[in-house]
Amino acid sequence: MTIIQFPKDMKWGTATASYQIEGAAKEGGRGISIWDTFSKTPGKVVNGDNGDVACDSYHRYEEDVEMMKDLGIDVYRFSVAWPRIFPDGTGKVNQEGLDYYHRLVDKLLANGIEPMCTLYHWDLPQALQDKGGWNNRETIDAFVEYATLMFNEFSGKINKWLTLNEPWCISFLSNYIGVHAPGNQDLQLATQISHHLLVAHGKSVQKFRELNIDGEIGFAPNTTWLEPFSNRQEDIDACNREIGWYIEWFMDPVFKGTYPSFMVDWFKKKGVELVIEDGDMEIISQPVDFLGINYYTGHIARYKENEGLLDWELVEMNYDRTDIGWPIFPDGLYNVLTRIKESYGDVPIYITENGSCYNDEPENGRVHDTGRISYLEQHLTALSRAIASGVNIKGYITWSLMDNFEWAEGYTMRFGIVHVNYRTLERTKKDSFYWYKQTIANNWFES
Ligand SMILES: CCOCCOc1ccc(-c2cn(C[C@@H]3NC[C@@H](O)[C@H]3O)nn2)cc1
Repeated sequence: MTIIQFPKDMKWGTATASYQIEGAAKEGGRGISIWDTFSKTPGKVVNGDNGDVACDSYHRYEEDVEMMKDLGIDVYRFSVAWPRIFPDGTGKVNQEGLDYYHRLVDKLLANGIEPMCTLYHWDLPQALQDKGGWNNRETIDAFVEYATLMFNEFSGKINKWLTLNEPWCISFLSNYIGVHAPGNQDLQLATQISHHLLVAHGKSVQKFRELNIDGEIGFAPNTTWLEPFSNRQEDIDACNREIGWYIEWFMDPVFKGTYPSFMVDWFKKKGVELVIEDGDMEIISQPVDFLGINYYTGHIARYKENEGLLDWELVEMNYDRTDIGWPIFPDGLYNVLTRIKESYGDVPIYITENGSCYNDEPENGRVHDTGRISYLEQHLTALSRAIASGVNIKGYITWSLMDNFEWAEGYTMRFGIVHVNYRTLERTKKDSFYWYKQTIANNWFES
């Protein structure tokens, strides 16, 4: 057996997001979001599930924080529902919305848990979508108005901020692939949206600095890894295009002030003309204090001419998979992190999402999610390798604290270390909860 030990200042946490756990969709003055609209559009979400009730954390947040206290975490990553603060996206502020997040943050602080706030985790006010959403540059200004209000309101209580969660999902998954809200399928639109998102990120970081807010700010791109099937250059290049779509497309502008030319050229071949206004790249490349990295899975792939957007195909190998079908690929986490260090230097990194889908149900009051424990062991081992290789890892935040609304999969896919009975809303700590609790207490685990 091997002891996997972590640095003494390692921070441990759990993550959730507003639309996925809060419920109370028509309470507390909340406005409509694009996910309310999308989830109620027939065929978009499995079983027609939606976030009207979810885990009812809007009402049960105290119980949830008490579970986190028992878990012994240092940091809780949650997101704020923009439509709770600005029901119409801009203009009139909803005090009941602010009051809810004050109650949550005060409960966290009273229990010695640091709040890490994601400003945008996909629940755009529908009122803004009705005016073009992220394709309309006015939404950038609306986001800065919302961020400014939150910075001023919670300065001194919240010291870790993330502007955007997974801009690749917000832009390409939601506006090119189209499986998430608002469900467009237009590469030009999606690519322009990815640019507007980065401008919104940069402008809100600029505002954070101007207001001289105490604390740190970053953003949380999602990543993936494709291992070339062979050492043929065409396979290597194909994998680098997919990885570049997730990593360099979003991180080069922030850390280098330019888009990666190999991706710009590829998108140009696909007919994309990115409209960049004077000053945009300077705004985008505002220095951040830390980087959030979300990683779930990787694949083996090879070049295939005219296949999909980036000319590659999966090579199905007999790897183990989680219940959502994603391969268990821990080396991908190591490869992503070392690639980021090589490209962008010593930027402090929190793993802001890593976790697995296992749909085990309670038996006699216990949930024996052995698969999730194995996934955590493998990925924390990969993380310890990255740390040993000099990657500046500040913390690990697992997705998710509890089972919740998994977007287009609805409630059929469970990512929590706490089981949720969606009929009774009863929470049941899974075996992985107790494993993670012990790992946090020790700051090591035996693999
Ligand atoms: C039909 C073609 O499909 C192409 C890929 O489709 C997807 C779908 C989903 C994801 C996905 C889901 N998650 C987990 C979430 N991260 C944020 C948090 O809210 C979690 O719920 N990460 N990535 C990626 C790709």
